[in-house]
Amino acid sequence: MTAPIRIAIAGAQGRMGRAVAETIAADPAFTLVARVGRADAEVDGLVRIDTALASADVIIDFTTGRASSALARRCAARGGPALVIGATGFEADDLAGIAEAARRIAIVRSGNFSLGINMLVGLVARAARALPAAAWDIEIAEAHHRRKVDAPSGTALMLGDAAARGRGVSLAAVERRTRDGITGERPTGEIGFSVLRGGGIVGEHSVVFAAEEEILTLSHSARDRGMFARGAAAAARWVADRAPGEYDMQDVLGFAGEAGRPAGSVPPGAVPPSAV
Ligand SMILES: NC(=O)C1=CN([C@@H]2O[C@H](COP(=O)(O)OP(=O)(O)OC[C@H]3O[C@@H](n4cnc5c(N)ncnc54)[C@H](OP(=O)(O)O)[C@@H]3O)[C@@H](O)[C@H]2O)C=CC1
Ligand SMILES: O=C(O)C1=N[C@H](C(=O)O)C[C@H](O)C1
Repeated sequence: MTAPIRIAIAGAQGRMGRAVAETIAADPAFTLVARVGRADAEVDGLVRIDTALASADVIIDFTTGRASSALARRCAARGGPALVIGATGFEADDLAGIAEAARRIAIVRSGNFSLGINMLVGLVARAARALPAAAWDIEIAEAHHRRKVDAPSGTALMLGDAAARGRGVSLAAVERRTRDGITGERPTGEIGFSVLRGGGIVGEHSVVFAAEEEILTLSHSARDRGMFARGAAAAARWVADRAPGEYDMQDVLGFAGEAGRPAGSVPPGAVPPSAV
């Protein structure tokens, strides 16, 4: 029998931190060794980050983009533990910090750990590849609860990236994050984002392919945070003994090839979808 994987949670007092704790506690493959709060203090069953770093095989992080990047650098500086990053809302320098850290430790980062969204990523890339940009406009819409602090959502950006990849362009070159006032006509090839915030919406995402005479909509609706937590736990199991590198949920599930990523980028040992 193999020893349980030792998990620490960063952002433990948040919505996702609590959902992950429940998932980990219910699965004998894991043992929850540390919960870390924002104050980095030993109160309410929380421990300091240094204690968590010393005792865990994997840290699951649901804090903020900025805090995750700092944590990744800290893990890398001591050569571990591995990291699962679920936080969203990254600036370019946060992402650069994570990429640098992934030279020394294994990191799975995904804006969405659900099976459905990770399947949708491949479907979007495929549709974007097949439907010519000259006739088909791509728009991505997302809706979340009133407490969400970043926009567009990490998932919307993943879907935008998949659409851009399907079209063989970079998202940065074609994205339109806001429209207001006299915007002019929609440029061909643009990928637009729209955002709604309200109430307790867990997470709604749609990718609309709009032509003159028909509209194709691919959408996903999240009903409970438990499935994000189960996906993060599956990622933790997958990454625990992985070589250094930056991976995502497409790698964990073995979906990367379908999402149109370069051949050879799929590491072996994918988690079967039935495990998520
Ligand atoms: N990848 C995925 O599948 C999913 C990703 N998310 C993402 O996960 C993140 C967390 O979401 P959610 O749990 O709903 O948010 P919450 O605000 O409920 O939780 C975030 C937690 O992180 C803590 N925190 C904030 N800043 C820091 C910091 N600088 N250092 C340490 N801890 C910090 C917060 O503390 P305090 O309360 O004191 O502010 C809070 O406890 C978001 O970025 C969200 O978009 C959410 C769902 C699924
Ligand atoms: O903040 C949230 O709640 C969520 N955030 C993630 C995102 O930004 O896409 C994933 C999910 O949609 C819920």
